[in-house]
Amino acid sequence: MTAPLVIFDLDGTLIDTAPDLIDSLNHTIAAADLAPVTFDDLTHLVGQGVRVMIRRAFELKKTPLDERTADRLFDRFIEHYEGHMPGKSRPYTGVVECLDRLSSAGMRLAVCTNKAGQLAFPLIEKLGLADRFVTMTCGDTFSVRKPDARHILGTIEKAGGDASRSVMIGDSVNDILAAHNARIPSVAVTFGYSDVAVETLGPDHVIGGYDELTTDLVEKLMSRSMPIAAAAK
Ligand SMILES: O=C(O)COP(=O)(O)O
Ligand SMILES: [Mg+2]
Repeated sequence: MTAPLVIFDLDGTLIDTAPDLIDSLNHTIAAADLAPVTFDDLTHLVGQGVRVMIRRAFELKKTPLDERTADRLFDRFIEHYEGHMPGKSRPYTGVVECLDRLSSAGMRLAVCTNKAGQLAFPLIEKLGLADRFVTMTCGDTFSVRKPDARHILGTIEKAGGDASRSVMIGDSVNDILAAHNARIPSVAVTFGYSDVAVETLGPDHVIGGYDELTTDLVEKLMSRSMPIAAAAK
């Protein structure tokens, strides 16, 4: 049987990147005289990559944004974020132990993030996590991204996994919806950047900490997913 594949979202799930996203975003929008955003604002802005985050910040501040300025500000964000990585970003409590536990049980691990590859790869590298994942796909790996099912299905294919033996762990609507669209079970974490209570997103399970992400839970969720995945074929 194919080894189980546990697919993690990055921002707000594996790594607490919010302080650096906020710093770089505020540095970026200050160039257009916009007032700084807060953590609560970020939960509405993050999830679809840097370009969308900047656009949403302008919408939040009720300020128009033309394409040329958007391009310039995108470059400004990337330069600032790349220049400070890993900054204050750290894996959430229990992440490393959890990855150890799942790997030791023969499970394979992957990352499926909407963050641009240019930022996501060096970030997990600098945090010493890169070797733990068989693959990482980013917001610009395919022509589509979460919540499109093809982002998850493409990740599973690259990892040599099987949709009926895969589980998605995430913090936002994009993750839970993408898992639903790909017909794989999902686990929502409560400590990430969702702007609504994750229970309302319809995940198969909710965890408040990584000690709750056990091999038993993964196995249980996968066994439940099989009839759905089989029916989809
Ligand atoms: O950076 C983003 O906007 C989203 O990243 P995530 O998919 O890892 O949460
Ligand atoms: Mg996330």
